[in-house]
Amino acid sequence: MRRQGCDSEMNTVLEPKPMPNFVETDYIRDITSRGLTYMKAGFPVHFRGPSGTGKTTVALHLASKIGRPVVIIHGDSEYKTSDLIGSEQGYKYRRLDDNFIHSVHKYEEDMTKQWVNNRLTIAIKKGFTLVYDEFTRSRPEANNILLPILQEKMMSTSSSNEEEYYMKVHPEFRAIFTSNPEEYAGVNRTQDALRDRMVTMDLDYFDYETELMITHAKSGMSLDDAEKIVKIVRGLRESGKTEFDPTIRGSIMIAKTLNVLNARPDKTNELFKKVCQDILTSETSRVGSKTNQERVRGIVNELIDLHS
Ligand SMILES: Nc1ncnc2c1ncn2[C@@H]1O[C@H](COP(=O)(O)OP(=O)(O)OP(=O)(O)O)[C@@H](O)[C@H]1O
Repeated sequence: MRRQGCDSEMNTVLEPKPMPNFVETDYIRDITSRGLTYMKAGFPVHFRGPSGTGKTTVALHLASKIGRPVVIIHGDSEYKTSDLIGSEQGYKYRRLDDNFIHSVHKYEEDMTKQWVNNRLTIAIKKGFTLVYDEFTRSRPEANNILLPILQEKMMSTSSSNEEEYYMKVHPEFRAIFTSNPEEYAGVNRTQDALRDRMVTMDLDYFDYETELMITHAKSGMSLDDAEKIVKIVRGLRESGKTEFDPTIRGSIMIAKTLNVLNARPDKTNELFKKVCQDILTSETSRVGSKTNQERVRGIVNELIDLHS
């Protein structure tokens, strides 16, 4: 997607362009076409799944299919509602200093209040597609503003100007959400009321073909070599013995690193083994426990022997 224009630094609007290197397999086509159907029926779509299952990429792809400009918001625990919809701003002060009499400072007050739109309001007003990535990272109080938008197709802005107080949602406004349930623990669960108003599609790790095609497309590595790496990463995931599952990012990182080294995935290549161990232990053990790392190294070595 290309950047189309900015209402301000915060308000980037993207042109609905297909992404370069986007891989479309049956798996991806199935998710996209179901998602598009729900959107056409007027329902917001919510992609939910662990890290690295393609939520953001699929959400952006779906947004590009809708064909309207796209506005992206990334959930943030610091957000207040005003960060989403905007706020009233004004009361500009100008200080006039008298160069000759140092004690003279005069303030000129400009009393005009203005409603300054933020990303959500822009999408609602202009009928753009909103992609709200990791929306559960924002606090429920901030996200409450979405309820009347999705339900009554109305938004209250809290502007003191009567005409701006209620805003009608543009008929072409669409919303796509993503969230990672692993992050819900102790943080903000999806609010039931919000979840009731969207169709949630659970994404799991990619199927074999998709994982292979993405690794190949993102690294430029041959299909045969990419296949060896994907088998190692999937084998580690399926072992169920890691603290965190390795994701497609691990496959892409290994493939790209081998390209830089001009090396191939081959069990006789010690450097290849080290690269796999480094990348896969770092991806799967976040607290850095020695036992975990040793275990992962052992499984990776066995998988390298088996697949390369
Ligand atoms: N269809 C696709 N075509 C090409 N690359 C893809 C595709 N889907 C995902 N990817 C790549 O896979 C990786 C993970 O995808 P993505 O970031 O969308 O996952 P995610 O579930 O949103 O992860 P996280 O929760 O960690 O943000 C990225 O490098 C992304 O570019």
